[in-house]
Amino acid sequence: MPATQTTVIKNGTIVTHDLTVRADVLVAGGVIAAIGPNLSGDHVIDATGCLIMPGGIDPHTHLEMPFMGTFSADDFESGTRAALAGGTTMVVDFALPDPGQSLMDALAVWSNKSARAHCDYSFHMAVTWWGQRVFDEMEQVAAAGITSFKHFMAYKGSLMVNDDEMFASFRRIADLGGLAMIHAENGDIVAEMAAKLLAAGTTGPEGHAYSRPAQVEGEATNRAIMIADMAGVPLYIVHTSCEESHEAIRRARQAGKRVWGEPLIQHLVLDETEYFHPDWDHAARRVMSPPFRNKAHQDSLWAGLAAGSLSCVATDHCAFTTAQKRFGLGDFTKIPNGTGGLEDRLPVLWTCGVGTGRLTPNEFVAVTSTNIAKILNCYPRKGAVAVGSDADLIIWDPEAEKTISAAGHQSNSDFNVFEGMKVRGLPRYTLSRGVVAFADGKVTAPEGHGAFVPRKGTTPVNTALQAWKELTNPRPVVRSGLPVTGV
Ligand SMILES: NC(=O)NCCC(=O)O
Ligand SMILES: [Zn+2]
Ligand SMILES: [Zn+2]
Repeated sequence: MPATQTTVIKNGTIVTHDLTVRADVLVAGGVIAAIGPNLSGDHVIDATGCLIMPGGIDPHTHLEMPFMGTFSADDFESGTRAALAGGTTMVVDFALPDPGQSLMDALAVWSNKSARAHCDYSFHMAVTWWGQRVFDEMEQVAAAGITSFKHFMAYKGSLMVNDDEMFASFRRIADLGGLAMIHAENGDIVAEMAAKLLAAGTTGPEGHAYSRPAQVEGEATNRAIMIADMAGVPLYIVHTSCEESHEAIRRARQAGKRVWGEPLIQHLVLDETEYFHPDWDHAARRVMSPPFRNKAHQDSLWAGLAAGSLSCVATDHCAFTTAQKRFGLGDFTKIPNGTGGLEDRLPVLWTCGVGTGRLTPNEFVAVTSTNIAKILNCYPRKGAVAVGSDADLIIWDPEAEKTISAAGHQSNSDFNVFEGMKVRGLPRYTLSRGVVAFADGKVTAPEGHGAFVPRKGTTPVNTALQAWKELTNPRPVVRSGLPVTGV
């Protein structure tokens, strides 16, 4: 379709994070040009029976990630194809410097990989080591539009950073007006427990779950919140999987701290019994960190999404093949950590959330798109159905059904952790900047269509937090005179 031509979406109901309204949507030049009744355009998309929602934003993916001696199986080509097929129009991936590597070099590597993307993308920068060079380069990274910095409190010996390094990094992020992010698990305890389990003969995937109980996540979450508070920086906790971590986030938010929690769709619907499956492959395919939890933890996460104490639903898409998972035969610590979900996040959340009454359609939009765009400072360009916003839209058929299977999915992985799940609610069309990117079960946006979305730092939340920290800073007591000694 020539760039000058317009498209109108007719007969649908617009659902945003805060309203539900019947109206047409006119798209011109890749953005939303008008919203209202009886609009006309060069092309018509019929949304009869459908909802028109902002495209999903996945704030947490690992495409072609070098990890645990291999690379995650989906790259930006297959990963973003999966995203569009599931109604996600933007992914945010992690640039991951090797310890000692320049941040800008890592960014160049990720920019190169992302050239194949079918949908829009942005990056977070991982802080995997600390030194003057990292401190200096963080400013350049932020100037390049990457204002969120991730720290791993786990993966001892590879990605993990210590508290003093985190504190130094958090203070730097505060000065840059950015967002600190955390993988919260106590890596020292995990490493000790894993070694003990292996020595005692627990070598299978269940050892992965035993070595990473909820307490180690809760402790690390509390620690990260304290460090962020001392540094005066907003904090985003990735893959919040348990009540202990959720409780810490809830308490921090109640105390006025700027903290957000991100459950994954996997943790919301899959539980720890998967690790006790008699088939080694079945269990190993589900190894990820943190591991799946029990029903009580799942209830806590669902409640947090409804109550607003948890803000976003992500995937942490880090897919591996069965052959890769088998690197850990005989030693669960060598099973590559990670699972996929990019294509399934929205249909599964709609089915298990909206379909059960645990979420409203508006809350669904908030946690899959709008809240994420706001926290990551790309709203309302992304995450909105509003005049001037990018026309990243899903035409969502709430009655459409399918059974999830690796046989038909877009991912390069040979399995799907949601295999056999029947979902109701699927995208009929996905639009990326006005281009029909998914229709009739096929991804139609070409490879390379995706564009980088730069994000500025210094959100209103940063500004408010800085002002409050300045006001409440410790100050010396001004005394009129000192006591005279020796009297
Ligand atoms: N989550 C996981 O197991 N793999 C991806 C890397 C990470 O986010 O920790
Ligand atoms: Zn992680
Ligand atoms: Zn991750």
